Amino acid sequence: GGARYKDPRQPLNRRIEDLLARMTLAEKIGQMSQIERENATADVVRGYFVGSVLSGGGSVPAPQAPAEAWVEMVNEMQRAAMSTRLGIPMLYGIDAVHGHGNVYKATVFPHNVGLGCTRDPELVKKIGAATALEVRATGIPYVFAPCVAVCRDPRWGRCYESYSEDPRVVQQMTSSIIPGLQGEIPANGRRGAPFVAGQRNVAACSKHYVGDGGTTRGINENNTAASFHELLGVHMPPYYSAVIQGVSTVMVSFSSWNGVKMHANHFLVTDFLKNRLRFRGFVISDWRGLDKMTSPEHDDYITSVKLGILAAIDMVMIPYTYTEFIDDLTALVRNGTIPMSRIDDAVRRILRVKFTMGLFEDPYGDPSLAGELGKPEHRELAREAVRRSLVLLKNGKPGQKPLLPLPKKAGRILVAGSHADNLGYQCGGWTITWQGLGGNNLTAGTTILNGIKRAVQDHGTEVVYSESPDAGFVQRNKGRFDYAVVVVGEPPYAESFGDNLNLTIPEPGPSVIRVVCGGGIRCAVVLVSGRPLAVEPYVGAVDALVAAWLPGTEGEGVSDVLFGDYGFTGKLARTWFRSVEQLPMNVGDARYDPLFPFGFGLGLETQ
Ligand SMILES: OC[C@@H]1[C@@H](O)[C@H](O)[C@@H](O)c2nc(-c3ccccc3)cn21
Repeated sequence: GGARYKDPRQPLNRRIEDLLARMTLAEKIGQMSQIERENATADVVRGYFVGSVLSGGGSVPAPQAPAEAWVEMVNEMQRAAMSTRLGIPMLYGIDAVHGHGNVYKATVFPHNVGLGCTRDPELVKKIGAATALEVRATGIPYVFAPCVAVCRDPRWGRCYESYSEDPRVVQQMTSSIIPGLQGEIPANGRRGAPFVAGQRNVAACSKHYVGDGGTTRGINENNTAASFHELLGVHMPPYYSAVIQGVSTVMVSFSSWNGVKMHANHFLVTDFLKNRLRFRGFVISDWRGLDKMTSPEHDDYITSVKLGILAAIDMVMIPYTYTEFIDDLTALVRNGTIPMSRIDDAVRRILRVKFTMGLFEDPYGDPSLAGELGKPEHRELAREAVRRSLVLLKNGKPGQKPLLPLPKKAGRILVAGSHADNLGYQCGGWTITWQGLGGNNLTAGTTILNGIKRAVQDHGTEVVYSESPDAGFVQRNKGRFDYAVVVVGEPPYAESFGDNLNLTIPEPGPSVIRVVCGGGIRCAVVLVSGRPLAVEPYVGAVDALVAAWLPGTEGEGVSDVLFGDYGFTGKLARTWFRSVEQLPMNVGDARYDPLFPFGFGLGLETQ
């Protein structure tokens, strides 16, 4: 029969060693190369023995491509990989960070900032499982998720990708989402080794190692100044959890620790993660992480390749200059700068993941899973997650009865604000495109406004929607509205585009709050944002204030709770500052004077 490595009954290490022994240097370096799908033709995948392909944010086979088109694209690349001499399957990866956000009509779950407020690990595990099914529906077996950053400063553009400022909350969610995505390690199974249960699960990637959420003033990709003790106490704990849960891969951070780029950090990647924590999966770079080691970028690429590979990155998200990467790494091995033992360690780790997840046995996407994409059960789960993520910050002015839960039976109500009827805004970044979009045509979902309309539709209540009502309108009509719901917040953003030093509510939000809430109509303000914003100036004027974070496609989860079908159970997983001058300010700090403290969240009197 065929070669030993092709026999799934052989012990894992026998398969790895048998295959490794057969591989040429070109085939080994090919396995370490991840390229972007735009340049992944069959000839390139085959000719360079490419081991992995990715979709960058928003990189899709076609606009609004259905699941079938994704499966066909992935399978075409896979056929090329399987046609190589040794037939090593390629691994396709994508950022499914709040559901399969790149894919049209996928279920978009709340971003991590909201999930942290649920404090519900079982819910998060189910979200992982549902996400895995929707990713597999497109023929993809690997996701660059979860982000396990411990965001310590909301000025960071990626703070919404972090479950919490508290490492224990991040650990709790990490320990749930990973078995959700990858499947649970059996009771008698080996913990701490890469694990993927089967073809309805995906390989996961805990990112970005390490300290990505601790940079100075939250400046993305910048420096995290911290003692080793602080790094271990604040930013490292989620990686203990991730390794124990059998995470298959770890992505290195663009950021630096005390001035040393993480992509060149041998002590943290090799000595600590691989040797101390005994991580046995593979370490992957971030996008052009080697190029970005220098300033200017790509300044001395071969040296960056040397430093990155020796630090012990195993797979490089190149993603375009693959010939240069392959040539440079080949030269570095040939001239003895990089020992073959380092290459073999990288390839062993990559093969361990591919064998463990059954990629050799099942290299192709399963078209029968297409129905999993955006299916009702997943949307119901997402709707429940939205409900559980909402945090009630204020309900009723002093001496007045609470405004929430809103009565469904009311003569006429006003819904206002930029985020009331905007599916793209409520999804945030990493949705359909890298940066996210505005409007209601980007994918399938329900806006907060439509959720409100559905909630009151059988109660004879008239809903008047005005995105930005002017003072005159309010004055002329103030006696005619029983109450108003004002939905405002941040537009979508991703990565450095979200870095923000003032954290004010972007206009026209404040104006709409002033005009409506200051105009004599009782108002509930719903804030759609990736993080706490400066709200102190408005709190007094509003009757109720709800943090909705970035809820995703299932906007009915917001109206479910506004109208009391469900109670408010969310608890802040991030300190809500009074002013940005206080930042960074986290639970446990000596100086702690928040507007709303970590763990805060009101319930409904009627709960
Ligand atoms: O999408 C792949 C990875 C993702 O997993 C990482 O979390 C994230 O840091 C990231 N930034 C880019 C990226 C950044 C700038 C331009 C183009 C792409 C690509 N990626």
